[in-house]
Amino acid sequence: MAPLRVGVVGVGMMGTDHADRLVHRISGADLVAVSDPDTDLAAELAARFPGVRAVEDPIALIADEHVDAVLIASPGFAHEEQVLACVENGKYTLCEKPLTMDAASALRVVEAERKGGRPLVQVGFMRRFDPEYAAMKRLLDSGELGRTLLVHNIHRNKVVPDSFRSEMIVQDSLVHEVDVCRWLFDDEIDMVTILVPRSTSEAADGVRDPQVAIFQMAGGGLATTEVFVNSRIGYEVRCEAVAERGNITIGLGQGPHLRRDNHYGGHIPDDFRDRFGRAYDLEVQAWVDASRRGAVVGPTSWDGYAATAVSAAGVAALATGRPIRVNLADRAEVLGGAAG
Ligand SMILES: NC(=O)C1=CN([C@@H]2O[C@H](COP(=O)(O)OP(=O)(O)OC[C@H]3O[C@@H](n4cnc5c(N)ncnc54)[C@H](O)[C@@H]3O)[C@@H](O)[C@H]2O)C=CC1
Ligand SMILES: O=C1[C@@H](O)[C@H](O)[C@@H](O)[C@H](O)[C@H]1O
Repeated sequence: MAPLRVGVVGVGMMGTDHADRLVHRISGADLVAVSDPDTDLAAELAARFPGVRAVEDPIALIADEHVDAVLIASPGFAHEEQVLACVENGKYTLCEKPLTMDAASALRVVEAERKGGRPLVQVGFMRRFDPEYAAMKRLLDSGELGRTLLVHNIHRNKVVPDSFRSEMIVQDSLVHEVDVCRWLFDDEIDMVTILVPRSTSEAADGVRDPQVAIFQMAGGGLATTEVFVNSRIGYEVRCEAVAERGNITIGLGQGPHLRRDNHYGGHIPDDFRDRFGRAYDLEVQAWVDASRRGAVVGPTSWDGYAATAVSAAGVAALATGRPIRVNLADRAEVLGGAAG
């Protein structure tokens, strides 16, 4: 079977990381084109790999007949136009999270894909591909532990730029736990509450960091998440699922434990590229394999839409300190009975 010819749109931190993995660690795919408004950046990246073209206009890359599939790693505000162009051109798409920045535009993507008549879009919620999360999901789904009652998450970044405002903590960071909780419970989030303690003095002026989110699942489950993006410690993501007859914890980072010079301890990664490197590899490989056989796996456009609807409720919950109900379209009505 011919390799999948992939174009990457947006080659900043994540786009470069994905381009690198496509060239070095993914089988069955050829990176053929990259696009970024920073044309020097795109040209520099293209020059690193033989056979890769830099294309100025991302929409031209998407429409290019020599590109079979597109990995979108541009900022969230650019996703709607680019994913819609992928759907219009019948291109398999892996779109980094969030699918779009608001629920209305995410719903437009879901509807366009449905009108196109076949699923094309995978959303970059890579934690579903992380071996630890996947093992947790398998164990919960096996039913051995009974029903899942509670999920507790911790999500800490070492540092974010001052431009990363309070709402972005919800839309950009907490959105991963939104997806994780929907996936682990196999249920929609019905109500969101976000409470804030006093903020760390390490955060930019006016930024509410850390935040504690509470998700009430439609079927009665409950999830808590601490998101703390200026923790200064390193990158820490942990998750504990509490079921009727046992609980599972992941993310304890129990790699090599070193004892030296009167100290003991292990390594805390700097950021997500380290902690979730394997998850990104498995995510992109699953996308390539599925695209080559004409299928879509992993988080769907519906998952991307639902996460954006929860983020919108989260932003309102953050502003008011009150529980906010998630305003979600009727799934069966939108998908018309199609899987999503
Ligand atoms: N799955 C994950 O764990 C992570 C996902 N992300 C997501 O990846 C995406 C990119 O984030 P980063 O790489 O951190 O951002 P970045 O700012 O490092 O890179 C974004 C790149 O997109 C380019 N760009 C701007 N407008 C564009 C447009 N209209 N079309 C094409 N390219 C455009 C910029 O010039 C820049 O090179 C975002 O959606 C972000 O939420 C980011 C970090 C981790
Ligand atoms: O997606 C990501 C970033 O955009 C976000 O800013 C971080 O908080 C997350 O941990 C990372 O996975």
